[in-house]
Amino acid sequence: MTAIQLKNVTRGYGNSKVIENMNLSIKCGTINALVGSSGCGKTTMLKIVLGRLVPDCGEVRVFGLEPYSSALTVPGSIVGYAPQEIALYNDLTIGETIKFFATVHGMTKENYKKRKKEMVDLLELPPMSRVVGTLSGGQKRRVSLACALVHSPTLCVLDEPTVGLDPLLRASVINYLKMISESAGVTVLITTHYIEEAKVADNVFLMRNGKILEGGDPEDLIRKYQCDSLEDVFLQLCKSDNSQKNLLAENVVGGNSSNSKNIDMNHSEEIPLKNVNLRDSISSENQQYHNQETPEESVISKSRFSKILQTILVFIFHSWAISKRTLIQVLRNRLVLFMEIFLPAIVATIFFICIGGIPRSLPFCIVNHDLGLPPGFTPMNLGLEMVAKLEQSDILKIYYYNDTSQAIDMVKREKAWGVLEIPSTFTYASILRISDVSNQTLANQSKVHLTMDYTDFEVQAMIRATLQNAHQEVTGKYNISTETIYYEPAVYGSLDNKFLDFVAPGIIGIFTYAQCLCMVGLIFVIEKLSGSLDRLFAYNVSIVSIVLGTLLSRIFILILQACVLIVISIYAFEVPHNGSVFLLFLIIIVNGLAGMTLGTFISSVSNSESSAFHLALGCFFPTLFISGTLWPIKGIKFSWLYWIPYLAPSTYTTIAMRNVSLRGLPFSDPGVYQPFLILLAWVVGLFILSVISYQRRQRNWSLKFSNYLSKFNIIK
Ligand SMILES: Nc1ncnc2c1ncn2[C@@H]1O[C@H](COP(=O)(O)OP(=O)(O)OP(=O)(O)O)[C@@H](O)[C@H]1O
Repeated sequence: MTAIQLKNVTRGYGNSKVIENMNLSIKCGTINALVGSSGCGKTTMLKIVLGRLVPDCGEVRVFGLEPYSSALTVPGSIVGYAPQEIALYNDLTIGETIKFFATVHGMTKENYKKRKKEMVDLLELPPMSRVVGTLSGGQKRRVSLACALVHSPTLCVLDEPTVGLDPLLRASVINYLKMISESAGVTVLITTHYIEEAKVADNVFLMRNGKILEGGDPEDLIRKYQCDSLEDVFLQLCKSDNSQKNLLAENVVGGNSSNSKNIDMNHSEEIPLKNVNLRDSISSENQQYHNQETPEESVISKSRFSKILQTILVFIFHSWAISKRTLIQVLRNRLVLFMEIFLPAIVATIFFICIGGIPRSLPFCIVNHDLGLPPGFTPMNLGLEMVAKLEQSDILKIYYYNDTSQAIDMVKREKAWGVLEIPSTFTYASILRISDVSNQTLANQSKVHLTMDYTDFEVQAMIRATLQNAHQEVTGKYNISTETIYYEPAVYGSLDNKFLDFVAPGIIGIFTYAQCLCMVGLIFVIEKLSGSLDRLFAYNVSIVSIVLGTLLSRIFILILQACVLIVISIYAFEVPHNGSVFLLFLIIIVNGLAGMTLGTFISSVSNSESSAFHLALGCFFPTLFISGTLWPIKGIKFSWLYWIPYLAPSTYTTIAMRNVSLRGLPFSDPGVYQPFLILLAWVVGLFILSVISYQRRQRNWSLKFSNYLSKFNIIK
């Protein structure tokens, strides 16, 4: 019975072909070793068998079925996959790691315990309580193997499983694989650099430059090529391959390409690609095991469950396992957990302390020439009164000068922000204006003169407001008021609203959004690059359950984050909040979810941590500036760009939070429920996009997209 069959399979990355026209047939219950130099395409071939890579052309059958065509073959619990990378979770203990994979495969408690003991004995695993991150390379490799074998798979696909193992352990792993292939009919496909190790395999496939030069029983090959060892056979085949290539090249150069003969020495036994019954190919013991253990099979055997129900159950089961695992990871690292919960609140605290406060003791010069009212009138000097008012303000630190040019010199030397010159006629002209408002000369004589350094917008606005207030208070006292607007009670907010009140709601949202975006993006990129995702995909754990499981566990942190943030901002820093605190909490949660799903999407299109980092930054900073958080949207320079902010989820967070916090609107108000629902739609949309992007990656679309971006040095 054929376990794996490849027919004319070709696969490349970008423009370079890695596997070329490969034909291969592997029988059930055999050990097969792919041997070849580094970069010859062994891992690529394994990924094709597992359905992780789709061939550019040719056909792949595993137990007679195309990968992903059925829950009974690959990917699924039928496979035991150990990727070349260690692909483990550094924060988990060995016990938790093996248990996680046992849970993914739906193993019963008893069977898990039995198999775990077998794995400990076989692989001489360190104590189960050891944290994976603290293990040596060889120990990690052994744990990785235990994870691949714990569920007694029918097809073991092991990418360089013996790297880093001592010779004794290597021999015992190979013996174990031999034992399970003989006694339980397990098919084993391994890649190895150790050519001697391949000798114990039933079949060895000697690979070079994406082609199988020769394949078959090692002893038969040694005999066939009349060599002393398999290594010599390989050398001979490589030389022959080289001379074939040279001949071909000469023929091409000599314009004799039509005579070039086919140098493919592939194992091209023609076997019809028909579907075979998987159950026939699995030994009875294994079949029994799988009936007990895999969620897919156990549900199928109970025919009362429909296929949809089965999929949902497996999905829930996987999501739960992943959620549990992620939560353990989160709780294990106390410092990271602390930072995750408190970071947005810490950043908010720093923000509230440093931003929006009223500046104090700004150096300011006054040149008061006011002579007051002439003799004969009631003694009065408005200039002195105004200076006294300014003295009372914390904002200014006043320096007195008699000479205006000396005072201005202070501003030029950056020792003061401005100079207020009060003319000698200030009081007299101001009083006379009460009865002669239209007199232009009196108007000019009653004006104070301000000379300033206007470079700091906030400072100059603050000084002007302080002067204005002092002027109005003094003149208002004598009914010389220049106020023309009567301020009725506010509809929303108050005249005292400060810059901080305007930015605070959006800022609270932005911090959570950024933290969730970066953290989840990083988690997924690390899992992707470490091969952990590949391992899960090989077991048919869908990306939907992986993303959902991860998000579910992270909601726990998000809730704590939101609570701390609300307490800090509303109760500690008294940021104005006139609406429902629960509504604010809900908006922060959905906003955090938007960050998480965007992080997931970014991870799906990133091929390295640095590309994910740059994409995350590239999403965050524009969002900060365009979302209307720091500046009104209508303040954007070009009115034809007003629609841009509405492309960012954070804009809706800011709108909704401002409407709840500053205006105190309820959920039923369109100003709250509309942005809230749009934010929710963003979460769902980004979730779907991430899932599609990860699935497309299997078809290598996003890789092409990344390659395209890297061409323009956008990502490396
Ligand atoms: N994602 C990828 N994008 C571009 N090129 C890739 C990618 N993965 C592998 N390659 C290239 O394909 C070729 C074959 O890689 P593969 O990992 O299959 O080799 P291998 O035989 O398993 O090597 P090793 O024994 O070192 O693991 C290599 O040249 C590698 O650089």
